[in-house]
Amino acid sequence: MEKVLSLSNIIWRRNGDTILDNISFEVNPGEQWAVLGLNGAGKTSLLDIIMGYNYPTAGSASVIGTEFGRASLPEMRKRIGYVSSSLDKFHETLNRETGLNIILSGKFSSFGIYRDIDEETKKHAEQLLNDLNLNHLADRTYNTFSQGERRRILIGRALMGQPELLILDEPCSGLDIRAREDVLKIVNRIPEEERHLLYVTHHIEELTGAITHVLLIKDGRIVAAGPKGEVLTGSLLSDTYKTPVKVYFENERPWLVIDDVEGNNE
Ligand SMILES: Nc1ncnc2c1ncn2[C@@H]1O[C@H](COP(=O)(O)OP(=O)(O)OP(=O)(O)O)[C@@H](O)[C@H]1O
Repeated sequence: MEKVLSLSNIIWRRNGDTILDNISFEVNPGEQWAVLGLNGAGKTSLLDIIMGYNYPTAGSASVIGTEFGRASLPEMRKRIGYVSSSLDKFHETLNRETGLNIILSGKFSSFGIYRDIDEETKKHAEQLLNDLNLNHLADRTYNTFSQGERRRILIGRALMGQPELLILDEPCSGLDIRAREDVLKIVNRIPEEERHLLYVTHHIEELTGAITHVLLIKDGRIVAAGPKGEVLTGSLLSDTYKTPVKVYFENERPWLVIDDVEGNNE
């Protein structure tokens, strides 16, 4: 079966700085990945390579069967869903739209355009609202939604395009603990046979059961990439975060504590 993602020896340089240094990693069908790393480690730069917004200085990339340089990026992007807190800049355009219309707009990969919507498309959007427990937002406008509701409706919108790869870039940033769990419930339901997640976060406790694999990045290089249980170790995370940490699992979710090596808390 074709790889979901395959990056081979990717190098990306800007103004003499090597931002991504020899990145190779693959996502196989059925794997759901999280990406962890400090501020400035290169996570967004990597996502921009995957989306074709940045062109690698060297190396090759193939995303959902599309090899860069050979295919139409707009066509490829239609098969990828992307939700990021940087989409906040679109709030102005979204404010007067209802939840249902925002979900529907996912079909057309643009905000605010509703061409002739057939009955089947509308039913699909309503089903999605129902599956995500967002029915109460169908007829309300975006400006009345809470932060958590906004993130959930934008994830719903991305799912409307039936993406093969859904990239969630810090979807829980700025949310309180309850809103975050609501978003994570949705995230947990996303993986399906033909749908894959790439989940970027600063908080390992967001790596719920849906996530099977983890990529750790430090200073533009891969520290480790592999099954969640093998990668989420104190020593690999201490290296990635340049901070001594320990990991423990509770209800199959990982949590991080600072490893107080000097006993300063005593
Ligand atoms: N276009 C650019 N030109 C020069 N430097 C850049 C460019 N884009 C990113 N960088 C630098 O590359 C490094 C990696 O940035 P990137 O945004 O990928 O990090 P990140 O891991 O996403 O960080 P954060 O967690 O803060 O979002 C940073 O040092 C940043 O300043």
